[in-house]
Amino acid sequence: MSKINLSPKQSLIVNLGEGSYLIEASAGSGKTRVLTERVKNLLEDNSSKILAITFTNKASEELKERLELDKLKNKNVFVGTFHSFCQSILESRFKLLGFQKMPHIFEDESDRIEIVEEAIKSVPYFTDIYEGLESKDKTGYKSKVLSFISSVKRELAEPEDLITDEGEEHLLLLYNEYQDILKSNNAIDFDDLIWFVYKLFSNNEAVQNLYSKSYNYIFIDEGQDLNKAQYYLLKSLCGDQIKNVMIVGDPNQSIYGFNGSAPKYMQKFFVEDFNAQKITLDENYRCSKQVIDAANKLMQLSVEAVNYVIEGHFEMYKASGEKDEAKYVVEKIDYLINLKNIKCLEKENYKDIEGEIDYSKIAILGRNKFVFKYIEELLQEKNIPYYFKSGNVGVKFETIFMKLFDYYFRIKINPSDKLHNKRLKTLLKVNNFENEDEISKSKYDYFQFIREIISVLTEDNFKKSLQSISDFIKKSTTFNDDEKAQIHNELEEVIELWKEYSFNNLKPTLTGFKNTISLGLIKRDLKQEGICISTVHTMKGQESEIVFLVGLDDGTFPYYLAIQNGGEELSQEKNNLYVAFTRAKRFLYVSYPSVRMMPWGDYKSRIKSRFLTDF
Ligand SMILES: Nc1ncnc2c1ncn2[C@@H]1O[C@H](COP(=O)(O)OP(=O)(O)OP(=O)(O)O)[C@@H](O)[C@H]1O
Repeated sequence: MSKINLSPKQSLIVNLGEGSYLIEASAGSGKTRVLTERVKNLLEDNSSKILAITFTNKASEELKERLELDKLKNKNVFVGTFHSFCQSILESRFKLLGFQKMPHIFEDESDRIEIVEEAIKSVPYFTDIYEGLESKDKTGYKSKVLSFISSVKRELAEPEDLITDEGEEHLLLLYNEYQDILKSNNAIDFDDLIWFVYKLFSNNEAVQNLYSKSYNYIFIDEGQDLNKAQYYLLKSLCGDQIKNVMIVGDPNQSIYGFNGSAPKYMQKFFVEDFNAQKITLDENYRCSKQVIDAANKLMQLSVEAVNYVIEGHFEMYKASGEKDEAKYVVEKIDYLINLKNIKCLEKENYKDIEGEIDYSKIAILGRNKFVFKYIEELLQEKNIPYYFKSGNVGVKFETIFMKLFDYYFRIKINPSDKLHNKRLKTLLKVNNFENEDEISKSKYDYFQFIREIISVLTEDNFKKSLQSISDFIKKSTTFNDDEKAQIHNELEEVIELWKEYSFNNLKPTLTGFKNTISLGLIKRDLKQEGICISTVHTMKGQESEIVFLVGLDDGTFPYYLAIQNGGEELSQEKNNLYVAFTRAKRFLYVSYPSVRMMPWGDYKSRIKSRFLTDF
């Protein structure tokens, strides 16, 4: 195992004795690195049983890689997200929670929306009110119901307790309907995963005991992102048995308040409940001096620029408009790429950037995805390669063929899934998709072929069956070449995912495969070449040599609603900007347009983000 040079403060943390610790540290201070090294050390002792929880699949993949799990003799370690940890428990304990079969995860927001619509329609009184609403208000109403349902689960609350305004009692009824519909589909949503396992631990001492005996060390990365359900899940898992818990986090990077996350769970609750010792790590190993200075100025911090800190560059640009901002970014990119292996950038003493500057070392970040419109157009015009970074999502199919495949596959492995059953009928425009006569009249008569293949699909013939679909597509005269290529790519993706899933699971099952995809736990590494374009939320925990941070006009960053609501919401926007700044290792270019085109076509003048007034 390769050893790295840790700073004295870092190595102190890595070598701490038994007990619970809160490592509160700033961005780029090596929190994840310290956590990894400590886990590595502990694993050298065969009696260590470790649970390491991260917040994103990407972070757990990175942790697994850094731990070189495949080379370890001691395999008593589970690295994953809260959701994957809970899924693994649910897979063997679902009966204790009242399910006859392992429930399926309805991962897509559109699934949740459809269930809410069904819940509304199940009560004639609501249906009348709902149907009378304008389309925009219907969307708003559904979001309100969904957010209420999520809050109940994330806050571990009784639904009644969350009714604050008079006249909101209808939410209780819709909550119950929503849960009943999910259950009748033998399905759960993301929030349920944590909620059910928390309930399992709280109500079943024997199971709680079994799991708390399975680990003697627990680690949580990005602890500022804990919400109530996650924190209490941790607490109930530990019970009286697990005393060695380390949480690493940075309160200034708390940006998921809208999901119920808050730094108080690590800073206050954890410290009190676990009698945890707090250790601060105020160094930065990621960023150049200029980036650290800018981040310190933004947050009024005094993070140390450690001795060997690299040189870099910070620059801010006021563009005349969005097109000018795009031009600025793309011209700068051209300039940097042409410098190639730079020895200096404007100043003589800038060191060489590690290796040659190429597109893969550049990221363009923004508060939301709408700020990239003109930049994307210009990148396309100039043939500059780029890709959009995707978050924690499962696989989405675009072709009708694969949508039909997906729906029917879900129904086959979960016959209770009425939601996708309905979607399948709607897509096929039939009443009964098992009726051959109806299918042959359907526009998509190739569904008959999909049905035959899926009817006999098993874990043993999965790959072969999918390959036979591929052959069918190749020979088919129904599709043009572009459609064939697209279906082929989507099929290949499923085959690759299956290969990975069945390689990693001793007893692969079709249900396990589907749920693993839903959680985004397996994902084919699509070729991501060129410049990375991402929202700040998706880029959290990651870094890039050169960062362009665009759309820093007030109203866009901070977002206008946060300005209206103020308070915690606005301070989370500032944290988000801090996260954005500290993703840059070397060069950080910040820009904003003085004029922005509104969606309805007129132009509005903009001023620089309120967070940048001192810059
Ligand atoms: N002692 C060290 N020597 C050299 N590089 C280090 C050291 N510690 C950390 N790094 C590097 O600094 C960068 C930041 O480390 P890491 O991702 O662990 O920080 P973090 O505190 O988790 O960051 P953030 O919270 O901002 O995502 C990484 O590139 C890491 O390899």
